[in-house]
Amino acid sequence: MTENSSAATELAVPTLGELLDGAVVVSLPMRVRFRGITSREVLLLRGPAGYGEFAPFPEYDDAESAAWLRSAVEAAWLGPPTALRATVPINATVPAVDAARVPEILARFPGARTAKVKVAERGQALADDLARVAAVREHVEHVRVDANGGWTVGEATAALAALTADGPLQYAEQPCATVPELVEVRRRLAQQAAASGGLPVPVAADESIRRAEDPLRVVRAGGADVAVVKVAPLGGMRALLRLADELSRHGVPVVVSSALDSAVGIGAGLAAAAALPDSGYASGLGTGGFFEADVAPPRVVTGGSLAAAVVAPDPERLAALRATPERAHWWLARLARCHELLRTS
Ligand SMILES: O=C(O)CCC(=O)C1=CC=C[C@@H](O)[C@@H]1C(=O)O
Ligand SMILES: [Mg+2]
Repeated sequence: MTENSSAATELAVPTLGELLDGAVVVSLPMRVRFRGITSREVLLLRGPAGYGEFAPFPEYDDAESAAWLRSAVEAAWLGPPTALRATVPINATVPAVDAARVPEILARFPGARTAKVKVAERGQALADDLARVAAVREHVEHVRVDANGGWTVGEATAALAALTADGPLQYAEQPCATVPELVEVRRRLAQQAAASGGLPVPVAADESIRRAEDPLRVVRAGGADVAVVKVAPLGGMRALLRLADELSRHGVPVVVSSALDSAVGIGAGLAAAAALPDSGYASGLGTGGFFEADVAPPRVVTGGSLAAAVVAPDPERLAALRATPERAHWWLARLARCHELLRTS
């Protein structure tokens, strides 16, 4: 284990009073619907090493959310691990928008050579995905898709055959919901590729890692070629680095991505990505542009990369973005419950 990945295990859990001192809840309006939401609520913590972000999605239970709190505490009480790189290449993220909106979305990621396109959106048809991916291919060299587990095994193999008719896919992220389905999709894709003499579409796991009790299970089972890893759900930057270490022993590269984080959480993602050698895959950390307003000035994408720097929120922005008292109360109660779980675990 490296020095970078061992320190978090020694981090003591602060008291609830320490967490509450400087805690602020904000609601960030979004430019485009993503993950079914149009505003993103985030609780920020302030500690001796900086700021941390506690923002498990509202439907996550306390046990799952406690990992997000561990991550926020690490950022604010311990700070980032040692960086190996100053900048991190990012991918453009294309929500399940109409194909006509693709150029406008891609324009927010200047210089990005990779795009991740959302597919299998509920209420849409494969034709919508085909049109969106075709529109992206006109502008970007490497294209990946993310189905968020929305396909059955049969739908996944059929959709991926159609989506690769006019060009390759870098990978298909979480084509199906469960680990056995991912294993089966990989098997069928390999079979189809062998029959046609081509290469199978690689499969990436996201939810099967982010929401799993054992994030390595999907890889041990043979369900993933690539691992999408996110700082907060994994319990912090150093936990992510530890997992990346184990995954590399299985020959599986990681793609550090955002959990629709504010500028503070993106800072932790960038720090984790910068503490890893370049895997050759762009990171999914360019989602700051989805917000109409953020807690710090927007990061600038230059040549398809972001500087790997953490930021402090701007007090005026925090004041302007404050959540309603009712929502703040809900978040602070959740913080207290998750703190109790961390303290007693
Ligand atoms: O990976 C990216 O390009 C951006 C991050 C991203 O797509 C996501 C962030 C947060 C929640 C998820 O639904 C979504 C994902 O599934 O990867
Ligand atoms: Mg995903």
